[in-house]
Amino acid sequence: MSVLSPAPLLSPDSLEEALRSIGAERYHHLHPFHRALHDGRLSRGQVQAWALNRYYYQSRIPAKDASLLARLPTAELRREWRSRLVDHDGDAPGTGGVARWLVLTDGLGLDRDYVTSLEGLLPATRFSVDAYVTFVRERTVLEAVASSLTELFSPLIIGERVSGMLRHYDFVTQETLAYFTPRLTQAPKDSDFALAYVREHARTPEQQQGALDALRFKCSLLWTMLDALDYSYVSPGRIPPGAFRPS
Ligand SMILES: O=C(O)c1cc(C(=O)O)c2c(n1)C(=O)C(=O)c1cc(C(=O)O)[nH]c1-2
Repeated sequence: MSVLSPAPLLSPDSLEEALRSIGAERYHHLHPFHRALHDGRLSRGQVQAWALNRYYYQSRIPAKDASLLARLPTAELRREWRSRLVDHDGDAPGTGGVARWLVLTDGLGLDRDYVTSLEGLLPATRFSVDAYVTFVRERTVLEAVASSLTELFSPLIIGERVSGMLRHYDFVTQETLAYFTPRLTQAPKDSDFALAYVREHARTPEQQQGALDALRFKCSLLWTMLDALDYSYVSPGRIPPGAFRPS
């Protein structure tokens, strides 16, 4: 939006269209590292680096959802949002999305204690994920909910990823990628709710721009994480000190 002309008030349908076009232009399905991952152009060590770094994202998602849950004003909203905590943390040890992500890192041959120690993370992964948790904690509830709307676009990329990785990598199995199967139903349920919330609660031009900016912010941080993987693991000799080194 130009700084010279004030933003117009959009209808809920136009707002949704603007949100969807941000995803079409900026979501991480377009990133060269994802294209390489899904097309089978990465080595096992590069796939390990992706899974190890992405573990930090997965592990902080419940923390960001818990901070948002605490600020939601009604039982109805909190009931809806708390299902995300169960999806990620499970309701018993060894269940939930974070535990399933560790099945993926196990399947790729990474040591679990090393993954969960976070010692091998890229600096940019840490900063990006922490920026997401801080954003959700500090911005309005509307902006926080809007920042989760990248999930509108994740089923598409998950479908491409699972079929591409199974086809191209002999070190990847259906069991290793089991993390993604429940996401295909969880993500649409979560993003339908978040989208309905944003359509209803973004009632002024400023609130609508805040929601659009929150989604742009989220696309940027997902993009940054892949930039860092691309820079560090695709060109030789660029792994930062202390970060994971494929053997
Ligand atoms: O595989 C992916 O590309 C992808 C993307 C995203 C996303 O768009 O943020 C999420 C996930 N996966 C995911 O598994 C997940 O649990 C998740 C939670 C959230 C969120 O912002 O609350 N995004 C995502």
